[in-house]
Amino acid sequence: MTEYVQTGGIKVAKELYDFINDQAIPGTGIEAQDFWAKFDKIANELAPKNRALLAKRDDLQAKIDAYHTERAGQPHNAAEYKTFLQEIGYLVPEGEAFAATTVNVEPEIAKMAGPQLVVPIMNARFALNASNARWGSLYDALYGTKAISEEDGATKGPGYNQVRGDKVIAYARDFLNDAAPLATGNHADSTQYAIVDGALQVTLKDGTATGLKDANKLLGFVGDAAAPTGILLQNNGLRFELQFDATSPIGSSDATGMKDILMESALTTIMDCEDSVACVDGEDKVVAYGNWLGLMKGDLAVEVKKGASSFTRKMNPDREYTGLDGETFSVKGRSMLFIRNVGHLMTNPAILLADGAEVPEGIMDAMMTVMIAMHDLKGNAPFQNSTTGSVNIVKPKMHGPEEVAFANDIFAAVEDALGLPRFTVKMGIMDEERRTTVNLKECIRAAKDRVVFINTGFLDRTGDELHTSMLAGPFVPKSVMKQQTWIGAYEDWNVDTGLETDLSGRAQIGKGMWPIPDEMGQMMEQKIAHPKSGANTAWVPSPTAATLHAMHYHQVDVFAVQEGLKTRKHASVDDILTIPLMDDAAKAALTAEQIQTEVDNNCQGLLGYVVRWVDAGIGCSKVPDINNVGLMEDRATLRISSQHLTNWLEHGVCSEEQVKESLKRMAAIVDGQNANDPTYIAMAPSFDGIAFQAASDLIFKGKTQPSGYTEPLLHAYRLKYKAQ
Ligand SMILES: CC(=O)SCCNC(=O)CCNC(=O)[C@H](O)C(C)(C)COP(=O)(O)OP(=O)(O)OC[C@H]1O[C@@H](n2cnc3c(N)ncnc32)[C@H](O)[C@@H]1OP(=O)(O)O
Ligand SMILES: O=CC(=O)O
Ligand SMILES: [Mg+2]
Repeated sequence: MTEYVQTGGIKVAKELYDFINDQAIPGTGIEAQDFWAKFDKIANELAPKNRALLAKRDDLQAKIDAYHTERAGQPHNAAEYKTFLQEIGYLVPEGEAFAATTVNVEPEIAKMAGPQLVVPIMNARFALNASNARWGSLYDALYGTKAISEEDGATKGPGYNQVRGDKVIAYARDFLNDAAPLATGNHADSTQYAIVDGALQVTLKDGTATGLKDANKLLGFVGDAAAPTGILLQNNGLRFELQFDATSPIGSSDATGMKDILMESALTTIMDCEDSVACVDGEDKVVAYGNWLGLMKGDLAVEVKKGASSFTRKMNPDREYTGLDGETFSVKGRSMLFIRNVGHLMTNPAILLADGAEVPEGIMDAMMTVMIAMHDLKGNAPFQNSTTGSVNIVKPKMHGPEEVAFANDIFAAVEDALGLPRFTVKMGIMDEERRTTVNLKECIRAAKDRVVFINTGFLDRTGDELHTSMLAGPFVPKSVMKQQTWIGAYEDWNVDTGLETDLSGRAQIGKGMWPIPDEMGQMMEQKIAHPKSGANTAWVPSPTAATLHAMHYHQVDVFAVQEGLKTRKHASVDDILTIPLMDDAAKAALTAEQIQTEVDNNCQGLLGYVVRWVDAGIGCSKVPDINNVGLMEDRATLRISSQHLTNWLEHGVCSEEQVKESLKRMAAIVDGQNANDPTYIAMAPSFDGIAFQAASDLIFKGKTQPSGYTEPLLHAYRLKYKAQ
């Protein structure tokens, strides 16, 4: 049973109350009683509005469901459908042209282009690693992943393989030739790097000395100018450091002593309180807020054990260099941290309002995470996160402009409560719900003084596509969803609308996650499409992926691409509204085997994720699909697999018995995959555990889940598990 403390008109779970009063508030200049009194007022005043917005979602969905039910069996009439969406207020009129006016935006957000890492905030070890992922070893990222093939004897291990090492070095020298070409010759032929008269001098193996084709690419160095241990270069605004140590294992076999290239990698990181965590009550919120506090105070530390050795992981300091004028300067050693609050849907028993209802979790997140970030704003930490006096919040899962305006109101109320200047709190708008996509311009307008990013969260967006049109007909298989008209139009529309509202140079226009963490070779081939499409950032699942994806921003000058795109024809809302259904012929053409494979694949991913969420409180997992490819699974990918199964059941593509049989068969496989975890509770052969029940409900009760979200059931079952 949760023990609550009554303060004013609210009851706060004691562990949260104590954490806020004893750990979070001291040093912010805020007085605890005043903090709770103000929170009491904000939460009790804003909660009814929050509920009304959720009721509007339900009302619109009911109207859309009725529309499709009435027209069952009839051909889809796109023009009539669009008019209907306008009439019910789903698609709102677009106002006149405007430009976003956000000021005090971090340089990493406004002026630079590079990877964005996302990390579950409840995992301190990962969170610290993410903070430090601003800089990453190119040699390690290439050697340790499929970015370089194992062909021709270049296998990974065990031990150091010279053939693979040579491939890594050749790849890195090619990178240097592209990103920092020499006036003459090739970096592969270099024998020495030195700084002479404020310029880079590279000696080649034929004895000639050359320099950079563009001298401005050199920023500084570390150590002796004649024999530096580090040389800092830049390309497209992203930096990288050549590192030398002729006594190191790698440097000793390199003619120049080069041991690595340290790449500026995750310019920004999203500390995630949302899709990637299992955070269901006061106890969990203390873990999430506690890690955020450690990051904002700069004192977060964890003991990391690797094999027989262990070390303390802490936040990295800034990096110091000697400039070309002889003066020292530093560059940021850590990623600029956003915090992703939850959306407007969920409530949390961590705090109970005056009427006994659970607090809307988004309102709680806003107040707590901004107050905690005041340690950064006040300079309480040895390290600075924001250099512009801002708190950068990512706000997910909003449906349309009214909900963005509501988030704007929450942030303004929090600023007032905490005595912060208006627009201290910045907003990243996740474009991941259909009603936000189709009204994106008006959504941006609703936060035009705060917006610092728009991002195509295509995973939730796909889930919302499925749920919104659940009754319209059977959806295409998941595997071909990316080729459908709506999704290409959605991606382009997001960039076009960002450019139209003047986000270039002011805010990030971002693209979604690479959800196959081990397939770095494929990522290197495919994810260059993001900067090429005009996105100045895109999500990666790990620090290594950030280092590799950084290479793409060296290849593409995103701000130049954005300039070019400003004049293209704006993507069309009609295309976005094209529902990705199978027609009768496509449905008939599906073989029994294709259907079974789709069902099995969805069931396996779903079970593999849910069992760890419910039983172990792990909100983001790498789960093998039926082809044994590890996929990043989170609440958004779960939304897709569960809603897809619900849709196929609804339209008779598969049967209830088939899904139940698949769930049982896949549960046994998932049990096998977790066999090495001593704490794991097997689902087979009884199939009566909480996690299995949760997985079944997500599918069989999928039609009635709000917007198809997975959180309500996940939270309920996790709370049940914790109560045992
Ligand atoms: C739809 C959406 O909302 S997408 C956004 C939500 N998704 C995410 O945030 C994905 C975050 N990524 C992750 O959680 C993980 O990378 C997973 C679950 C996908 C894979 O995790 P694992 O199987 O443990 O990864 P793996 O074993 O390959 O690597 C672990 C190492 O990489 C590091 N690592 C992996 N992911 C991250 C990350 N996101 N941030 C920081 N470090 C990370 C770990 O710290 C660990 O290194 P360490 O031993 O030195 O501490
Ligand atoms: O949050 C991201 C998504 O794709 O969903
Ligand atoms: Mg999402």
